[in-house]
Amino acid sequence: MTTPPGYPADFVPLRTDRLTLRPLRAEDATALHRLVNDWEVAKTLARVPFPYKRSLADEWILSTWAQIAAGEAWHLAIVGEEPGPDGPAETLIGCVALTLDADRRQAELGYWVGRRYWGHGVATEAAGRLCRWALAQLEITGIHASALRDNARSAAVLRRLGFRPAGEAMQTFLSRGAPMPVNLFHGGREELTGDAGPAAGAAAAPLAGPPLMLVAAVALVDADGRVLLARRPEGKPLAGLWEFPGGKVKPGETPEAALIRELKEELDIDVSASCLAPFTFASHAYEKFHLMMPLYLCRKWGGTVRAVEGQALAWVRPKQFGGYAMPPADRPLVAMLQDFL
Ligand SMILES: Nc1nc2c([nH]c(=O)n2[C@H]2C[C@H](O)[C@@H](COP(=O)(O)OP(=O)(O)OP(=O)(O)O)O2)c(=O)[nH]1
Repeated sequence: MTTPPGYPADFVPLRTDRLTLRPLRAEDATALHRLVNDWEVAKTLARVPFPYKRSLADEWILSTWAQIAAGEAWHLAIVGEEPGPDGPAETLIGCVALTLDADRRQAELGYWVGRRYWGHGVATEAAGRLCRWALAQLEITGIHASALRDNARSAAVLRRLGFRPAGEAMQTFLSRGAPMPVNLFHGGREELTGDAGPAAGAAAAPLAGPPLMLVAAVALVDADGRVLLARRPEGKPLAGLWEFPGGKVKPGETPEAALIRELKEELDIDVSASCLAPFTFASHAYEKFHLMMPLYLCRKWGGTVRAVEGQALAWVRPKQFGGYAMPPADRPLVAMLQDFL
């Protein structure tokens, strides 16, 4: 494909088992027009007039590129593959979008799927992928959405994704030419990414209460007194939050051995047990497990820190921890490090 000026070629498409979510292309306009200029689709969308003129599709596609470039909204084509005369061919199925609120702490989710693709779980698969990506990559804490009061199909999609009802409102629908009653929905990080568990690697469940999970973590401190934080990647619980490097202690491992292994695997550095000074610990009740996390201090290691798994890393002065959203278990640790360092 040739990329015309303004096309957000840097955006790496998001993939699911069946779908690809990528910026819209100019050549999508014909299919987009055909799918949206359908009363059954248009009547559920607040910002789409009906009938939907062909020229609007071109204009709208161009406007989505500028919004992605500005980091304000991600309107993505949902594409799949269908058998064609020359083998499988890419087909536009619908669109999914996230638009940041003015304060950039929340985003609004929207989506539509062409009528002939209804009933296959496309909206759930595409919107779930985009929500999880956004919670891991953007500094947002939650996502909201709305569905027409009589659009049970859309409400079911939102519920399946973990959204919870958040009231009712009237919203203007261009296609209807009038304000319509909508149900509002909201999802936070935990609801939408299942971040409170499951506790893979957790110890066997005791008779009562959630299982205990032992995780070893370290504050690596450099010569300037800065501490290394790593951003939890998409797909992991608590994605997008900044944490101390470390990981679960495997059966038969000591916390020190687990840390030495994790630091090699994740950061490609060599640490010896004698350089891991026990500092404090976190004991925190997550919904599905209880976290027990010794935190060590380490000022000496071999090699140069490198993000082996592509995770974002930051060397942060303790005073500046406030600028990095961290898991709830880490809050008391942060205060202690600030006092100590
Ligand atoms: N490493 C680390 N984990 C933390 C911190 N705070 C906090 O709540 N946790 C929680 C998040 C996870 O539920 C758990 C660590 O599990 P993990 O999934 O990252 O462990 P791992 O690296 O062994 O991962 P995996 O191989 O199982 O994917 O501890 C922290 O500061 N550092």
